[in-house]
Amino acid sequence: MIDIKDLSIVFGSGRLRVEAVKGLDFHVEEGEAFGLVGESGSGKSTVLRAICGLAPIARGSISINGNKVTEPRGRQFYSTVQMVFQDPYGSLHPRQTIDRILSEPLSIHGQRDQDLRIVAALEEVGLGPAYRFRYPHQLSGGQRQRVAIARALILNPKIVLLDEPTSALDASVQAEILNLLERLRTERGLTYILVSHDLAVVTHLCRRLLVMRNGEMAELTDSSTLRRGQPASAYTRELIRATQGFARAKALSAVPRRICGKAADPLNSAEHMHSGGKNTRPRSP
Ligand SMILES: Nc1ncnc2c1ncn2[C@@H]1O[C@H](COP(=O)(O)OP(=O)(O)OP(=O)(O)O)[C@@H](O)[C@H]1O
Repeated sequence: MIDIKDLSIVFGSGRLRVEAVKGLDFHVEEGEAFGLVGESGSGKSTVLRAICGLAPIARGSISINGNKVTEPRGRQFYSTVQMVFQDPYGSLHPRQTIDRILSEPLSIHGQRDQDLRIVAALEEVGLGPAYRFRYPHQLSGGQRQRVAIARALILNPKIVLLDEPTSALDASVQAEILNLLERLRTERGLTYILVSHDLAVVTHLCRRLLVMRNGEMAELTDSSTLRRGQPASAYTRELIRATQGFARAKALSAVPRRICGKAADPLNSAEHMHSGGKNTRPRSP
């Protein structure tokens, strides 16, 4: 479904020139959750941004369903591909209600039945209608990320690009969001590319993954190989040691998947209990 060929991405010029991605090749099958991992600065987020048209492609190509993407990306592209960002505090407009945040993409794409779709989108991510007219600062971090996921899904995209979607969240909330993402992928047949520096998070969601180093592919591998601690490259073995990702992998997989169920009531969820029943992350708009 996604084909990346000989992709190079360059920022700046002269002494400020940075070749963030160098001749990268990979493909992602329809319905697959594919992981991009690597140390900080290895170029993971830049790949996602390039797919969305937010980073300049110096060489190579990106194809979606066999069609090479062109500049600028049009509405058709964004109704197929959506992105969820790392920071649920920064990615939602602080002065807009959740209702406004969710209605905006529908209005831009001229969609009808906005009321019904907003309520359904909130329900799908485990938030009841009571959340609809709140502001982002009135939600917990996990609830905000649920809203960001609802916004990404409200146009019924086929592909969702996830850039560190859980790294700003506490461990128990991370597991809930990962389980929610996994359920949505299965139910909707979505295709994901998940970027994370956390091997525990990537192996929780993805079967195949690409390890990046200095903008290049270090290794194409899979989760079970990593769990067995048998990656081919010394770099990946070092990455496992450095991140100690697999101590946490056990903790994540121990969290019951029921929490993310469709009927889940976040007010009774571990996330809410974790927050002591309050909105623990208020932040002034
Ligand atoms: N807009 C930009 N202008 C100049 N350099 C950039 C820009 N965006 C990214 N870079 C550089 O490109 C390289 C790759 O950055 P990128 O954010 O893709 O790394 P990453 O693997 O996602 O790291 P992290 O996990 O820390 O987010 C880095 O050296 C970074 O400084």
